[in-house]
Amino acid sequence: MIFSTLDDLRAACRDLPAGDEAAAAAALARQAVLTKPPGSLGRLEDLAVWLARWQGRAIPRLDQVSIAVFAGNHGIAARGVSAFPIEVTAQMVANYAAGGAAINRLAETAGATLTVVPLDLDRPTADFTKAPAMDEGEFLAAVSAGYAAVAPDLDLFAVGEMGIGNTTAAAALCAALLGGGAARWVGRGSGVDDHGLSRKRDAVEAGLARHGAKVADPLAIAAALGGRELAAMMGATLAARRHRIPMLLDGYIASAAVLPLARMASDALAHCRAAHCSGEPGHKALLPALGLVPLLDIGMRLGEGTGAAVAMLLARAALSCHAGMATFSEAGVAEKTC
Ligand SMILES: Cc1cc2ncn([C@H]3O[C@H](COP(=O)(O)O)[C@@H](O)[C@H]3O)c2cc1C
Ligand SMILES: O=C(O)c1cccnc1
Repeated sequence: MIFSTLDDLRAACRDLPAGDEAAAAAALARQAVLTKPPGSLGRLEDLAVWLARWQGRAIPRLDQVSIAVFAGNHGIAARGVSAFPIEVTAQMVANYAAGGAAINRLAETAGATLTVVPLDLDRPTADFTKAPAMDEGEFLAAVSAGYAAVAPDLDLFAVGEMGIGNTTAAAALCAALLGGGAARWVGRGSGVDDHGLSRKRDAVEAGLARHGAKVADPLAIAAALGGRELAAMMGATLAARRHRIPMLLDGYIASAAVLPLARMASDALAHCRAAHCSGEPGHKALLPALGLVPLLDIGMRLGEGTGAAVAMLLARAALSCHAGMATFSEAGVAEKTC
């Protein structure tokens, strides 16, 4: 879908399709008769039922699993908010093509296809302390690119990102939409020192001072403080919801990217599970605001969709039990008596 106007995008956020409650109920009923004490597989049981609900299959499948990584460059990076130079974004895109990045290895391990979408890397967004990061046309083009990257028939999907400076954009979005000031949302990202950290806080405060008045309009805030890869992740998440594809959210940046979407429609993330809680401290505060409980908390703080790829292994474990275990009657095992 191509969004030509903000109103087109707003319209796509309305009347979102619900999950398939009959498939979810059938999956839940199956979980109750598999040869284990009820609930003993913990969140693996929830994962199986969630896959069933959004795939519309009592016994879901994980044949078409996909990760889309969006890459964008940020004008704010010129303010010394990252430990790495802006050239690293394009260099990492080349690394993805060569197969040498963490996400290449983890996507392969998870049995997921990897698509990388670079978004105008030679045209960084504007420095948000001086102007909106993107004008309306740039923002809508990025959201549309994200939407278009999602095939409608996937069994499981995740987004990831690459963009030097994007933890600053993520922190600014969170601070604008959730409050609490820069200190609550700014962390070290890819590893800035104390001076970098204070430049990062200053940048976020300056962005809030310049654009904070737009806070009533989540899309205006996303355009003013976000980035192309964040806008694309939002578009892809909306597409997954409209196609009823279950989706795993990656780390801090992916989660911040969908915050404006959650503001547009309170149940917009119903098809999502949070793959993990990032080591970036703002993520711990952001996930409850999105109504999400992370599956993993193992100190990952890379982005690229890597946390989501690891959580896909949990989804595969959940499905293996759900589809392959014997029931009490099949195995001749006596059921619970009290
Ligand atoms: C080599 C390298 C690979 C990465 N892969 C993901 N990120 C992560 O770090 C960046 C955000 O951190 P900051 O806001 O501090 O720039 C993003 O590109 C994110 O995906 C990387 C960063 C680097 C340096
Ligand atoms: O949580 C993330 O996604 C993250 C954290 C730090 C740096 N890059 C990504």
